Amino acid sequence: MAAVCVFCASSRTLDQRWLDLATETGAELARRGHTVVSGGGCVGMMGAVVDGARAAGGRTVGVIPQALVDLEVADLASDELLVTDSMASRKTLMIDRSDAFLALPGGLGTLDELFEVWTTATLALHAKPMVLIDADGFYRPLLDWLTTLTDQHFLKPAGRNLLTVVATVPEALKALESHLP
Ligand SMILES: C/C(=C\CNc1ncnc2c1ncn2[C@@H]1O[C@H](COP(=O)(O)O)[C@@H](O)[C@H]1O)CO
Repeated sequence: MAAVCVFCASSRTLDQRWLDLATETGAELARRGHTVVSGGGCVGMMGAVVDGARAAGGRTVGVIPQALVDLEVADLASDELLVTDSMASRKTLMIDRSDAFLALPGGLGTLDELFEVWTTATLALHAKPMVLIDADGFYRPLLDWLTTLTDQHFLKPAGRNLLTVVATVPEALKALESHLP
């Protein structure tokens, strides 16, 4: 059992399929006994992940900066809700409190969080597993561009390979669990 940090969209105007993906992710993590660590908001896919986890009997930990408590609707139903004084300290605390990271489709915030954990892993500042769910090819253009960066020697294959890319939630859980100590 691990604390798995889920990065995903906060947008309130998404297709239902993305919300369903987030609900399935939270529920599957909970069913397998993992704690969900999240950005501590109830909006968009972030809210669907924690709702899915709790509906399946799981434990959730939310980490939210004071400035976003109203904007992202702080998840008061969390088993633990940690309120930070800045965006940077939120990210640090989410990383510290987690054993592994799972990224779903999202916007700039999700990309920022994913690249923070990925770049710090390339610097060997942590060795926690990172999995990206490329559902419906959402991340394909980004992944193709990262392949170009690797081909042109801007990115080392070893760094690229620190991120495991899968297409579905069951594959993500399998990949995460195979990398956990
Ligand atoms: C100020 C700092 C970083 C700025 N960027 C962000 N860092 C961390 N988390 C962020 C950032 N911007 C938005 N977020 C959060 O990501 C979640 C998903 O957002 P999305 O845009 O819908 O994908 C959401 O909770 C945002 O608050 C210093 O490090």
